[in-house]
Amino acid sequence: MTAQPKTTSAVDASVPVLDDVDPFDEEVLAGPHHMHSIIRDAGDLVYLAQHDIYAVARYSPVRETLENWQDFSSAAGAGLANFRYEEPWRPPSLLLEADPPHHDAPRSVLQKILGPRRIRAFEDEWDRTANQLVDCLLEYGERDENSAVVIDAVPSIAEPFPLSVFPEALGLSGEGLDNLLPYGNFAFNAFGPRNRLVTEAQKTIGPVMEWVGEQCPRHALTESGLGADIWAASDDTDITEAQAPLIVRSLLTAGVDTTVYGIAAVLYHLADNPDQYQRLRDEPELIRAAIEESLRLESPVQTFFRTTTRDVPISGHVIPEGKKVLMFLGAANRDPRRWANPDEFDLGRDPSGHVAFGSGIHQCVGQHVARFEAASLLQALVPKIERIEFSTAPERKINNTLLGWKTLPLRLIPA
Ligand code: HEM
Ligand SMILES: O=C(O)c1ccc(-c2ccccn2)cc1
Repeated sequence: MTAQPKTTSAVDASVPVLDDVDPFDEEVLAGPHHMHSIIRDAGDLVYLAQHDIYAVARYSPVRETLENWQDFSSAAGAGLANFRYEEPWRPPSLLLEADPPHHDAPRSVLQKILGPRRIRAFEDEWDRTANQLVDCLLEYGERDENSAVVIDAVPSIAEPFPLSVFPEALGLSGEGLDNLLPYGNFAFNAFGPRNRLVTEAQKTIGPVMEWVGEQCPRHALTESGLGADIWAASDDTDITEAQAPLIVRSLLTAGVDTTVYGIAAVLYHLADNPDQYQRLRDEPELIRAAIEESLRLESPVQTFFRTTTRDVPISGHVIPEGKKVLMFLGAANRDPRRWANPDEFDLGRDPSGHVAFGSGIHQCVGQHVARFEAASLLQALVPKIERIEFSTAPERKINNTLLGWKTLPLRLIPA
């Protein structure tokens, strides 16, 4: 591993320098919105001196960076660590941390396997599971003096639902599934600097990483799951046998924690906007819009990086070659230059164009899984629950990349 060379090219003097903004400060991670407006107001492109990185937070430069894979590469890692100088903590993802042409085959294989048609085959089963979960809460959940069901929606809904549908769809045996959340949590922390969030988790992640590695071989997967489809693609030589387990690993990494955060985000915004929840009760066809609007407003995946492959001209500035560029998806999704009343949860708006799933060749290949899971849950919950309220204040979960809830104490008033 060669030491990272000192920056040879000086920062382009025209780029606004922000010395005191640290996106990975734990207080900022818990509430990033004020920092977002500082960076957006500073310009299309800024330089964050604390980490020697460039950053984009306005909607159009974020989209531009996401969609320009030639100048903004993923192959040096989607995190702060530059794989050209630093050993990745695990073999790089064949999708997330690859550029074309290496990215092409794994991407087209997963795109087919996770396409809406294939995922729609799980719909009835996911609807049944969602209804069972809601009925169980209504039947056995603790009631308050007004006979509302009082729950913490994170351990009661947002975590158990994805964990009960996705590993089975993937074809996991069922043993040790509780490794999936700490694994995802670590992987998303690892995109940030080596701060406390990473060093703390590193102490216990060994056995979890081992368990994940044991789920990827063909013999560990059921014959009818998505994992088997990935292995079948290696029979058809679309991908090699060596690539198949790494592509299964991608789904274990990105396929659970993200949806837990996504579902918690939807429930949070519905509790925070009782009038909008009532509208959803009257117009259930707005369920998919509610999911998209929650993704726009929350952006469970807040940030990740690219690395410049040359001196890149952008918005009248130049980013030197070999520099890390941080993309603030959450800030772009609340940019007043793109969205009217950006901080409002509004079922009446058209949320399409949000970048919660990214954009371009790396746009989330699991977005249909995420959407179907959330839709199954809401379609089960909305008809049976008259109102959702906060019972006490929710508590943020802290992660270098993900924004979400550690607790979501809710009162569910049955219909
Ligand atoms: C609410 C849930 C989710 C959110 C917000 C989300 C967000 C994202 C984003 C922003 C990217 C782009 C990363 C980049 O451009 O570097 C991405 C890529 C990816 N996501 Fe998701 N994701 C979610 C759920 C899922 C699920 C359920 C799966 C798997 C079943 C998944 C698998 C992937 C994979 C494999 C990639 C890499 C795609 C590529 O590089 O071509 N994600 N996701
Ligand atoms: O292929 C993998 O292992 C993998 C794929 C995607 C992600 C990811 C990163 C940032 C934002 C959303 N998803 C992480 C890992």
